[in-house]
Amino acid sequence: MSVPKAELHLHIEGTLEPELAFELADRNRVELPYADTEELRKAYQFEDLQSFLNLYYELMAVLRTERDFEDLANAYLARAAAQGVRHAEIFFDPQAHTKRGLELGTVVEGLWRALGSSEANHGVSTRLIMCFLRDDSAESAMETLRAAEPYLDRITGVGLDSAEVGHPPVKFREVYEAAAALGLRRVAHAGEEGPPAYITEALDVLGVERVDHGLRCMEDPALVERLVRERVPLTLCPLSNVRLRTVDVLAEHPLPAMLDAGLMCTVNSDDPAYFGGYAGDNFDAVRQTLGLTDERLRELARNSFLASFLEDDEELRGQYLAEVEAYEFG
Ligand code: HPA
Ligand SMILES: [Zn+2]
Repeated sequence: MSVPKAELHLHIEGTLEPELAFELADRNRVELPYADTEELRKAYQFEDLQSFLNLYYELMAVLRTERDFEDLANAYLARAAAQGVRHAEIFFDPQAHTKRGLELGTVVEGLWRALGSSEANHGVSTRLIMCFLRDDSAESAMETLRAAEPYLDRITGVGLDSAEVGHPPVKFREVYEAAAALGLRRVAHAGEEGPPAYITEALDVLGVERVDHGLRCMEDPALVERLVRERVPLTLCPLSNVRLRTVDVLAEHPLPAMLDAGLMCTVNSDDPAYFGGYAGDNFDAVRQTLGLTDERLRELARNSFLASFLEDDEELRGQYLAEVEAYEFG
């Protein structure tokens, strides 16, 4: 669906389509343990978050040069634009690359070659959010933040991703304090596989302004009430939840109940190359399977811009919001 929307939960490494993975493997002479794209696609049967993460990190081996990151980001921006994405706040995982021996500058400069010209080339404004791997140490996260200081003109905020359970937000208290002191915006994955208490901790200890996923808040009515009262945006990813089995089937996704409860929900794609769809595909899926009305879909689109980090360009935000109100659902 091409309703104008902002994508707020998108891991750029999760946009690596099998065709591009093989192209980059050839270009960089990296051996992939799959014969072809068809065999690779067959590996996209996930049991849970960890089984996905194993493949996600494995395929990153093909990303080696600035040009690779530029090509990856341009491929995503073209696909996103075709599905109505007007603004994208893009996650990347610096540690997943630096631990393979890449320089942080290779990743940031490469992504920036695409992002810096994205408004002109794709009609999509962008922000970059650097995520810490929560299953790595807090020390490694702090070193990553320090290494990113030369690039802070290109990085809007910090996030927290990778294996959630057993790695509560509090582990990263000092890193988030340091990020705030540098003027960075703060978000974190919480309540995807982890308990509702991680959502509360992300708000109270890390000071996050948005919660990525936040799905499991529905198990705690007092938390739902708080999220509604404080208008905390949640970046939901419905197709991701089905593929990673945090919900059994899309028809049982709590999105309608969450909207009815008054939560500020947004719909996003997470890792679209792996989970079967980009932002517009996620909108299509919730419309068809959950029967959301056009006004509910408009609310989701509106929320995406309201929850975006466009404070430095309120004029652009206003323009996007006007596009949402003018959109005619077919
Ligand atoms: O859905 C996700 N959850 C946590 N970490 C991730 N890293 C990429 N995608 C994800
Ligand atoms: Zn995610």
